[in-house]
Amino acid sequence: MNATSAYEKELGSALKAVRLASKLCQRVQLQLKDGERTDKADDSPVTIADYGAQVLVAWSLQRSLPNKPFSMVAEEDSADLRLPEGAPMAKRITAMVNEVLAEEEPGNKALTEDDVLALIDTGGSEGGPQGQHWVLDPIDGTRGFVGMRQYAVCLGLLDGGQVVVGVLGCPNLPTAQLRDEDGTGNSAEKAGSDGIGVIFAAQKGCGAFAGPLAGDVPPEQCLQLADTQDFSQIRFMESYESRHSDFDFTAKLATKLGVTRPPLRIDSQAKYGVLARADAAINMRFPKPGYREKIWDHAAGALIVQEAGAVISDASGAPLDFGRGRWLDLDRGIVTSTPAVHAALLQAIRDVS
Ligand SMILES: Nc1ncnc2c1ncn2[C@@H]1O[C@H](COP(=O)(O)O)[C@@H](OP(=O)(O)O)[C@H]1O
Ligand SMILES: [Mg+2]
Ligand SMILES: [Mg+2]
Ligand SMILES: [Mg+2]
Repeated sequence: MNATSAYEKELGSALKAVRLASKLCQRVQLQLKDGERTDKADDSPVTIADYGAQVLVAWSLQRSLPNKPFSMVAEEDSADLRLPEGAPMAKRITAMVNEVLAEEEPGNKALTEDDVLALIDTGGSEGGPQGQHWVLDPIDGTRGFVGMRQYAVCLGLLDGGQVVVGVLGCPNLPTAQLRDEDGTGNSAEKAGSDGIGVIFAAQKGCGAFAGPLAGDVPPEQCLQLADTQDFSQIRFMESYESRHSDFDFTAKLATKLGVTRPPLRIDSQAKYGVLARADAAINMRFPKPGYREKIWDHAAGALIVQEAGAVISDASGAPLDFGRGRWLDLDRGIVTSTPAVHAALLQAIRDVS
């Protein structure tokens, strides 16, 4: 094995796990009923698909890498499902997971509810700067998922505090470039049809790739950034959700830079994939002061954009450190762009602040 393919096996396992979990998400999104989502203590939504996807990723990774110690930093835990009022949801998750496994992985024993809860809780690792840890956001953009917009199944691998593998499954993302008028990327009802559903992947030092989410072919389209430095042509991205980022501030930055095209607002780390394939050149995120970013919201996407050649940093220009545990400690926000415009972006932040 040479240095450039050091994580080949892990990448293959991650692709398989993300594809399996994406199947469950697609199925649930088209039939989401009341009672299949709930609000967590921080007021954010979680659905049976968030939990189900976490179960399937943990199950799949453990099965394909049986001889490796398994550590995973993941968003969800089973605490609410173990409460009496969580029982119906736990039952639905178990049924849904088994339905997908029976179809996609026939010949395996059905999982019990205890198996399912235990698999969810394999995501409780603290991560950190030593050793290998998977980093999972089973559904990033749950609000987009519930709203029939974009979402992504996001899986990264940390080794020694660095992201070395990143995979994003984007079931609702068109394979063709997004146009200005595709702001919401609203194609949930077309998921799985021709031209909808993208998987992005990167291995540190080996470039970034994209391909169809359906099937099992490794993504082969090598990604390259938009190469324009002309701000009148450049498009920037931000969250679909104004509660997740300060749109007034990003509008001021855009004006300062001379960006005139409307922002592309889409949910989830699909934004990183879209930047890596040159649909847009800038991604900006400025949460409310006091909000702490989590590593699973950025790890996989950060590697994919960087392997495509982009620069990602906090608002002061410092790189993101994924080896500090479950959270990222950073200055104000996260800005990602082509190298040519990153310095101008940081200058604009200083000027407008
Ligand atoms: N007040 C807030 N400010 C910034 N980010 C927030 C937030 N509340 C939730 N988020 C994060 O924003 C993520 C979605 O990103 P985006 O805005 O790009 O779609 C959520 O991921 P989940 O959907 O996995 O919970 C959540 O972690
Ligand atoms: Mg969430
Ligand atoms: Mg998330
Ligand atoms: Mg999530």
